[in-house]
Amino acid sequence: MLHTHRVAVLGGGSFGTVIANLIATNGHPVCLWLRNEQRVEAINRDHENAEYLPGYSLDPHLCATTSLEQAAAGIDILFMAVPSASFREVARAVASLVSPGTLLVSLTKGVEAPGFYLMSEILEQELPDNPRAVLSGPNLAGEIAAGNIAGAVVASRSEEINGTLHDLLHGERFLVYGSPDMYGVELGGALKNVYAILAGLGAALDFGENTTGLLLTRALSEMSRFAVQCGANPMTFLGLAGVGDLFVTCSSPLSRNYRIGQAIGRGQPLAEVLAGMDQVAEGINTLELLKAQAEVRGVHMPLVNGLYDILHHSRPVSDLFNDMMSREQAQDVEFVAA
Ligand SMILES: NC(=O)C1=CN([C@@H]2O[C@H](COP(=O)(O)OP(=O)(O)OC[C@H]3O[C@@H](n4cnc5c(N)ncnc54)[C@H](O)[C@@H]3O)[C@@H](O)[C@H]2O)C=CC1
Ligand SMILES: O=C(CO)COP(=O)(O)O
Repeated sequence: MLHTHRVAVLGGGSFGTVIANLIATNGHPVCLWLRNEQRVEAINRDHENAEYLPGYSLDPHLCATTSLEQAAAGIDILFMAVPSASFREVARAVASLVSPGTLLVSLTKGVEAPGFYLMSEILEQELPDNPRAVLSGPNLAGEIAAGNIAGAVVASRSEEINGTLHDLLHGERFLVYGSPDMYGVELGGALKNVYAILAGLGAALDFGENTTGLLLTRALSEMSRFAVQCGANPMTFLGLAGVGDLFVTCSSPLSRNYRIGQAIGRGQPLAEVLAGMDQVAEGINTLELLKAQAEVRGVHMPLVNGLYDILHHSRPVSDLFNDMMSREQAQDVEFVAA
């Protein structure tokens, strides 16, 4: 190991815990911040976050605390792993506790309303002097905890930062790639949650593999069309944060967004499904914001509009396919080099 970093991870849910543990396993001292006193005691005593990841052993380099001051003291890298709805509040609370050199990394895959801000933009607004990066990709926390090999992409405007994060996180079972397109990587992670709901719905309704293939490909097209409008590079969507994460969350019941879609496909009302969730699923909120933002920006997103109508206006699922072809740009691949 070249250099030992001091790291804090804010948010002790499933993903914050897994990322904190990967870093600790690589030999860096990590402080995991969460609000629940009993859970902190249990993590420090049993080296397990039994609420979220039962049976997953945590490295002794990882300690937990409820004190934000203690978590932030003397760190050079800070990861944010709280849901998007709490992101600004937590960023604001930690802003006066970190030095301007501390690297901030968002793990959160969501969008803030109003303003359609991504998490890196919130970091820029709340801690303007600090360097920023994001991590995204096909990273179901439960699978990483089970020891399955996974890959992620770290994105920032600096190759040096990407290299630092690579060295911090990379291991035999966690492969880390880099990208300069922070905004595109972040958008990929946030937008795919919406299509995971649609895929879960399709699975419950036995759409079949051809239909699933169609929807996944059109989802990718729609995502990148939107992202290009926001200034991202469409090629980023061929990478781990695009195709990789879309494929995973659109095929696995381990994805909470996919499970929401499955439940709705089986006839459960949306409000009842949401009331039964004890973990965050960002897609429902993102769907609403994305639909509004696509209208403002004039981006054609038939899957987003169709899913919104199915969930909120009880429209029949068959309408989705009619809408896809009624006004669709008929081009299969839109961003082909001339
Ligand atoms: N679980 C997964 O497989 C992955 C999740 N993500 C993303 O990571 C983010 C966090 O997700 P998870 O860890 O899975 O969620 P989770 O539901 O497992 O945990 C979220 C944690 O944040 C805490 N929290 C909520 N509001 C807070 C606040 N105001 N202050 C402090 N803590 C607060 C909750 O108590 C909970 O412990 C989400 O944006 C998600 O999309 C990204 C990749 C994989
Ligand atoms: O982003 C994820 C995997 O990459 C997790 O997806 P869910 O939030 O739908 O569980």
